[in-house]
Amino acid sequence: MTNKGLSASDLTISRAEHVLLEGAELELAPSTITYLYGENGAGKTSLMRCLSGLLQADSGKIHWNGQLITSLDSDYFQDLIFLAHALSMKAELTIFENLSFYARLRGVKDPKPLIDKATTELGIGQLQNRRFAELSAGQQHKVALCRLVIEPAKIWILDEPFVNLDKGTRHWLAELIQQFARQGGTVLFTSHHEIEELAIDQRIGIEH
Ligand SMILES: Nc1ncnc2c1ncn2[C@@H]1O[C@H](COP(=O)(O)OP(=O)(O)OP(=O)(O)O)[C@@H](O)[C@H]1O
Repeated sequence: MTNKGLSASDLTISRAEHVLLEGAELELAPSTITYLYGENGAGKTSLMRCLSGLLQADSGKIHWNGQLITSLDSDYFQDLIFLAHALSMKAELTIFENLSFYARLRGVKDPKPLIDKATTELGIGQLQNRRFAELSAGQQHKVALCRLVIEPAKIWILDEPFVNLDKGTRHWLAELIQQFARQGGTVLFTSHHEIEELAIDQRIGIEH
């Protein structure tokens, strides 16, 4: 069956009685990269959390591949990687243990070759046995990015994935995103500035 992508209709989201989005319509097709922009506090993260099924919208419907995400339960989470600001890693576990955990959740039986590949490409291969808490902020961010290489998925929702990356890593991530989209993946990402390395198919702005 052809993947129909992610869509939202008549979506209204408010936080603390402040309406962030009202009756929004959204179409994120497979093989496309969508750039979500807006000022601080506009509601980008809130929208991403709703689209990831982590935050309840006030009203509206969100469909993944033609089905309501609320009816898909864990099937949707098997297709989705949501990379949030909070990197969702266990501070006391090593890089290898954290990434193995995520890989195994997705049914990757032998994650070591993929973990080796991703960490080597990002220059943190020699730190695999270092506890996450002992890494610099940039190294921690790179560990989270490794998930994109290690876990099979069909949709990536990425909250400021390019923030504070050095030039080499920015190129690496832009190429990875383009490759994922070329292979049929759906991508939504936020950033406070345009990423010149990335060919963007759709731009969505949220206003205050
Ligand atoms: N857990 C929460 N409870 C109540 N209000 C919240 C919560 N999280 C965010 N908000 C409010 O919702 C609004 C939108 O926040 P959100 O994080 O979605 O914006 P954003 O566009 O991602 O901002 P930034 O660019 O600064 O990350 C803000 O006014 C914020 O104060």
